[in-house]
Amino acid sequence: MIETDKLAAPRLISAQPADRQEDAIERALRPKRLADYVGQQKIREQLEIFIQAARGRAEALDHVLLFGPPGLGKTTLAHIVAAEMGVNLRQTSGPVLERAGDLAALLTNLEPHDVLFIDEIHRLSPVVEEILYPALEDFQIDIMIGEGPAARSVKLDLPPFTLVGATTRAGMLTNPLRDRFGIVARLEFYTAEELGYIVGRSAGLLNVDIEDAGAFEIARRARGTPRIANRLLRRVRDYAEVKAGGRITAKVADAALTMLDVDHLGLDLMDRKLLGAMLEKFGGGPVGLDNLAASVGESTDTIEDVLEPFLIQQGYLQRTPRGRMATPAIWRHFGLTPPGAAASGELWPGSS
Ligand SMILES: Nc1ncnc2c1ncn2[C@@H]1O[C@H](COP(=O)(O)OP(=O)(O)OP(=O)(O)O)[C@@H](O)[C@H]1O
Ligand SMILES: [Mg+2]
Repeated sequence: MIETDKLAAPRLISAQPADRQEDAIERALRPKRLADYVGQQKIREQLEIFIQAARGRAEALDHVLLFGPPGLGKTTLAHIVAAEMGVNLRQTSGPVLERAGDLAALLTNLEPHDVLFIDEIHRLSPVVEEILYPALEDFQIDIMIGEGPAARSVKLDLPPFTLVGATTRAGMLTNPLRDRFGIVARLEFYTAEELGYIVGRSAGLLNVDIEDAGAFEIARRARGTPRIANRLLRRVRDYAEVKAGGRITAKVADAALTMLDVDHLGLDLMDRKLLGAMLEKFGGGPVGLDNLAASVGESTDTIEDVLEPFLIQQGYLQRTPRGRMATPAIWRHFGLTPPGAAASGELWPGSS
């Protein structure tokens, strides 16, 4: 009943960037200023105030931690922070910084008030993290000069700077690191309205002929994620050009997305495979993460970081102490009757 045999192609609605070409397109579509950044209203309001205050005092902005699922706009926001502060942004990532010296070199080359952006900050090695603590707190680092018995440690002063850290996994940050961020912002999935606006804006930049209803159809099937919305827009544009004279209406968008196997809830083959396994092999759960991962041939990381957050936020899947469980909504989406629903009328066994 649930098709899972077409999974060889790269996942259309993966929240990760697909390749370098997509990377380039993303950069072109990336809003440059806070005023162009759609959604995330709370974060935007807070940053606006903190940035204005820091600028008023001619100080570096406090360190900022951005966390949330892939494709929601963390990198975009880091660049915007630098632009609004009127400073340079240096970019690196946790896994790239292997040795203490790598980070020291970056830090000592910063100009006052610059933004250092560390992506995947939960993957910093412990030695690098050690260097970072005094740098964040006192704008100082200890470096070793010389080797062997002649080696000595020297304290270096750094210019005041702002660290912007991004992670999909706030839970994997060590406490001492997390405590050093003055501003902590959790990015939320976007509403269909917000994504509709983003699709419309991107269509304008890409010169795509689209009706509001067409933009909305793409938006509501984009898993609450701007990266996916922009990707679906480009695929639907292809379809419209070949099959519909280039204009994206709601009908054209629906036909294109159906052809691309993105269903009305925005679930793709991978989601359906995961949920299908839960329902068919595990009777809706509870099932442990490891079991579930093995049964669909995915890593537990992919399930936790990429697939689950949206499914949980939408109320299709629950994390319980005994494991993952499918909700009645998703049984019905697959045209099945949730166990016990008819008999007891209980919303969900064990949900209380
Ligand atoms: N608030 C927004 N308004 C408009 N477009 C956005 C917004 N947020 C993100 N985008 C678009 O989505 C794309 C992906 O965003 P971004 O690269 O910042 O995500 P990310 O959170 O850094 O993802 P990852 O976790 O994979 O690094 C961007 O190219 C941008 O075009
Ligand atoms: Mg990013």
